[in-house]
Amino acid sequence: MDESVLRTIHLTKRYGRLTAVDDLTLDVAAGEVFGFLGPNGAGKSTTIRMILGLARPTAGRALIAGVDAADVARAHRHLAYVPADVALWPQLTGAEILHLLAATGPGTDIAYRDALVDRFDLDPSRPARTYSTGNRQKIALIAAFATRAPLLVLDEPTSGLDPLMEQQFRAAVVESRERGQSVFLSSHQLAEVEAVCDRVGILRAGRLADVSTISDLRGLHRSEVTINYTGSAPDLSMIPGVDGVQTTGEGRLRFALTGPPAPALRVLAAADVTALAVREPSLEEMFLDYYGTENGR
Ligand SMILES: Nc1ncnc2c1ncn2[C@@H]1O[C@H](COP(=O)(O)OP(=O)(O)OP(=O)(O)O)[C@@H](O)[C@H]1O
Repeated sequence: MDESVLRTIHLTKRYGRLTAVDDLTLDVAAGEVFGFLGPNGAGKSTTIRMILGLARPTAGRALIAGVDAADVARAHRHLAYVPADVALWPQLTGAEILHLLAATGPGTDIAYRDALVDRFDLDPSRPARTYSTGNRQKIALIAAFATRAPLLVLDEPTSGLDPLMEQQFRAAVVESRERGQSVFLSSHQLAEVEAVCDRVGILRAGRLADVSTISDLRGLHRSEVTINYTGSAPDLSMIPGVDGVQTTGEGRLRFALTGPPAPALRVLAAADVTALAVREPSLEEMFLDYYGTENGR
């Protein structure tokens, strides 16, 4: 029996001369939560479309629980999908849609689904045309989490959810993992990915730049510090944890800081600093900074 719930093997998609996904090989094990990241245009959606059998690979293939993704009827018995932009049948109520999705999907735990309706604070009696973006997303998430499909494919699933619902989402991901389901999650939110993913892969220009564990990822963490000063510039050149010092204007400089800030703060304390700003880079910036500075494509 194949241990991988999702496997892509040299998966490639070309549109004319553009290679949208280039020789992508990855494995997601049973019970693993895998974060899939990359800048706009990197090829995330194209990859997900091939995993779902919505786009045909130019070369290579994707396997869902050992079934070729191109065999849509069999492959979809093993997966549930939440798109970034959820479209629902406007005349049906939330409850009717949940019933329909349970009847057509890969098998649903009805009691757990009803518990999720409460936890996500959804009113299922309303017609879907009255639902906000966030409520439509909740319906799709509840339907997916309540399946017993071995693979959940979630494409930017929390963009419309408020912070309380984001917590419910994270709890549901943890419960899925505890049941042994795998989650393939495309996300732009550092906190979300750090909270729920076991491993993270980043795609750049269609290629997998790297796959890291979350603890490796934390090791990449660096803050960008900008200071304004009067008088002579603080000398940060030999300070541990300080990197890439740049003068960005008259009496203004910027540097990257990794690890404990105390050595840098001691130097700054001795200078006449008039303003200080610390910016946390996004997860993608961190990766791109680490793996090279070109754009995604
Ligand atoms: N049907 C298509 N025909 C031609 N080019 C396409 C097609 N679909 C996608 N592309 C191109 O393939 C590349 C990858 O696009 P894709 O939508 O997969 O990126 P993405 O990582 O999902 O980006 P985003 O985060 O913006 O959604 C882009 O350059 C895009 O323009």
